[in-house]
Amino acid sequence: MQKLSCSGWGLLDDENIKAGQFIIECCGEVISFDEAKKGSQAYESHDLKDVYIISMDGNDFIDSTWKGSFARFINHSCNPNCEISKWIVSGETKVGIFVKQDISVGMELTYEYNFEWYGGANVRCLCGAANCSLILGAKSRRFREYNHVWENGDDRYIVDDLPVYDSTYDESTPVISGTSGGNEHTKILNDGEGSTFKLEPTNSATKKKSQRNPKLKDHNRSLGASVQSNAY
Ligand SMILES: C[S@@+](CC[C@H](N)C(=O)[O-])C[C@H]1O[C@@H](n2cnc3c(N)ncnc32)[C@H](O)[C@@H]1O
Repeated sequence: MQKLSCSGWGLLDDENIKAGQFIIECCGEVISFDEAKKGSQAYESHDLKDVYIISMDGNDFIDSTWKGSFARFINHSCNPNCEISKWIVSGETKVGIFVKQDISVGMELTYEYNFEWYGGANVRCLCGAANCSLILGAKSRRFREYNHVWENGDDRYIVDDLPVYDSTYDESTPVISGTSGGNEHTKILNDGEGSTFKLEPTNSATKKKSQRNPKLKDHNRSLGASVQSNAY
């Protein structure tokens, strides 16, 4: 995992990977459309502008904002080297990231966020691809219906005004900062197996735990997505 200049944290490949290979499962809290909508609005109203809610089929969503796998650090590209896909394991539908083309060590892993939920805000895409659609999730099914464009006061990720990261939080790798101008910090609590983690706000101008959407905080869902079919 590495902090990148413009899109926050990203996931880099640490071995040569062949096209078609499975990389990682997308995990998080499985929530409904209503919960995703409320959760996204709550995150946004608390200035948490990096959103980690994936829309599976418009009805089921995986929210990896606070709990999930390292898949939640994979950034979007309009010309990605990975793809997101669903598959059935023992009757349960899972969501994973697969490599589209051979990748060598050190390359950033990316996939298209066309199925992501962005909670009401349009986020400027900084992938730099020639075919860039300029806004994350622009092709997603619910994009036009539920998203709005940030206008006045939206200084997020403007090239001249990149998010400021507090170096205090760089001293150990298990600490990441959010991208809301450096005032949202979260700490990775690894599960000991290195595959999943839990995020918790740390101090500074961080939002308190009690400020999170209580509905999302309190409901007790397990890791791993259970969704159906293969069509997003
Ligand atoms: C699933 S997270 C990816 C990890 C994130 N970069 C981080 O620092 O935690 C998705 C968020 O990353 C940012 N992001 C990912 N890809 C991006 C891109 N191509 N351009 C701008 N922001 C991007 C957006 O804020 C998005 O809501």
